[in-house]
Amino acid sequence: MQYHIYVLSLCSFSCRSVICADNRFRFSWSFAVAYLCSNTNLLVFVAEDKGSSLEAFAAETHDPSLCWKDIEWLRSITSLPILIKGVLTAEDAIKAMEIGVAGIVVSNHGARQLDYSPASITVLEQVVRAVGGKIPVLIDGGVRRGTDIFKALALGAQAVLIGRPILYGLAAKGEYGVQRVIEMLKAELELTMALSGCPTLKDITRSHVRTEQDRLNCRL
Ligand SMILES: Cc1cc2nc3c(=O)[nH]c(=O)nc-3n(C[C@H](O)[C@H](O)[C@H](O)COP(=O)(O)O)c2cc1C
Repeated sequence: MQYHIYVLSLCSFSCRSVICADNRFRFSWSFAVAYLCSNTNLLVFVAEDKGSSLEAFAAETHDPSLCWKDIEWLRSITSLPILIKGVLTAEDAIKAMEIGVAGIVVSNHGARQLDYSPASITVLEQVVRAVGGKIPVLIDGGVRRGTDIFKALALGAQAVLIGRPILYGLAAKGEYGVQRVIEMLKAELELTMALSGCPTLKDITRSHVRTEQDRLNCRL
């Protein structure tokens, strides 16, 4: 039996049991299907459905007064570990640690929010260095092959998260497609490890990869 962690988006409508149990948006299952088909459908539906509190919730989610203190509050109401996602700088990583998060996810949210934000792999190392092994650092964004996972681990990530490849597998072949994507990535990682002389994950070290910065340093 293999276990995989599914990270549900705050605005996700895909997990029926969770949504139905909570149903803060007060929508029917067909509404959820409409969302999965197209964003435009969602907007049309919201405009028509006076009963939905989606807009209010979205406004709350993007509250400009949100700040680090809110993470402290979140910590005060739960004993669950809190991981903060979207960290791209050493400064934010240090702040997150000071506030007491259990882990960091280096991410630019799939490069969908802000043009010219750095690719997460390019800032991973500075975040790892700032964290200094005190809490786990995970990464997502652009992981498409086993070699990408290998690079992330070599640069100090504890694990990677996968976004769109899973969705593509799901769209192509449903549950089997998702399973295949995970199997393929795992097989590619194992092959990369074998060809790099790494029998275990612990054997993957910083010296196995060369970054742009390394190349520049060579020229100095
Ligand atoms: C359709 C879609 C919706 C997303 N919604 C959110 C979101 O609500 N919150 C969030 O933090 N990230 C969101 N993301 C970003 C993912 O959580 C994740 O960071 C990203 O997809 C990982 O990169 P990858 O798709 O290249 O693997 C979304 C990504 C996609 C493709």
